[in-house]
Amino acid sequence: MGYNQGMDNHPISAATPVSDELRHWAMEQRSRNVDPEAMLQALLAVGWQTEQAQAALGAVLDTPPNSPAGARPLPGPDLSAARPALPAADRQVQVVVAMEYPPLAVFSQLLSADECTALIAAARPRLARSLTVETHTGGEQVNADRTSEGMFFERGESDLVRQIEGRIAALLRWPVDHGEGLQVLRYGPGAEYKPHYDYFDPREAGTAAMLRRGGQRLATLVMYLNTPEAGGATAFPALGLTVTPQRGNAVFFRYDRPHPNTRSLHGGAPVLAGEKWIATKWLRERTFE
Ligand SMILES: O=C(O)CCC(=O)C(=O)O
Ligand SMILES: [Fe+2]
Repeated sequence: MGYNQGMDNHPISAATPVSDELRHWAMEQRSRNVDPEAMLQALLAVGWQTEQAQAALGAVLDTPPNSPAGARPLPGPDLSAARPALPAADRQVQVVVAMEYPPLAVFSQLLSADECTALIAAARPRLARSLTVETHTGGEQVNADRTSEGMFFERGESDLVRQIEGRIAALLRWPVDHGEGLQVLRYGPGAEYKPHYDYFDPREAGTAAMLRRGGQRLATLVMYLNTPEAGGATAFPALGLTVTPQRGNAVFFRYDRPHPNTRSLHGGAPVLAGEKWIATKWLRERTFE
């Protein structure tokens, strides 16, 4: 029962008793992107008092009632009907596994072998040692936790990039202009990306500068451009989940708030043999210019 485990990190106030039934219902609604306001109306319709309903939903969703964050329905792939494949502009993408909370899905055949090869070829001459955001200033720095090499494509910079971005936008129901440019990373033998969160930490001074361009990061899509011989899985320590890199596959996960309670901690485990190539698309709250 994933949602029960997940709730371990969401202390429910003693003043707001919440039944397992309500908790399950609200988490399921949230995983379907149902707006909290619509959840509130549904509870009122079956006889709840406004104050109790707001408090119970606030406790379960762990956002204060009526807060802007709690009121914002988030986009994401439509996993509600347990379909084996989802339409994604120019192709169907297979859903291999889906998780309710955090919203997470593994897709197969998102990219063709030719597209993976072409992305690697276009990225290779532009690789540089990966930087991470310098959280104190909003600048960038070389980081020992991230021993990959990487580059960013401009959004829409080539036919290939534009086609892939259109496919991702349709699959994830996330506007193209809310996405950062694709980032390609290459990990050689031994290289890794230690567990981290992709959102900008609100406690860090540099975050305000990052948020001015496109708002928060709300979700990540990691696409595998090759199949490493050994190692290199994407690991989610808080979920006990590892996703094995397979060429053309991808893992999507969403974090509704910039908070560890989203259990979106993840990292790229060390490559043990061969190399690992990925393309990452980060999805923003607003238009990313
Ligand atoms: O290498 C991986 O599997 C994870 C990459 C990652 O965390 C990122 O690009 O933000
Ligand atoms: Fe990441």
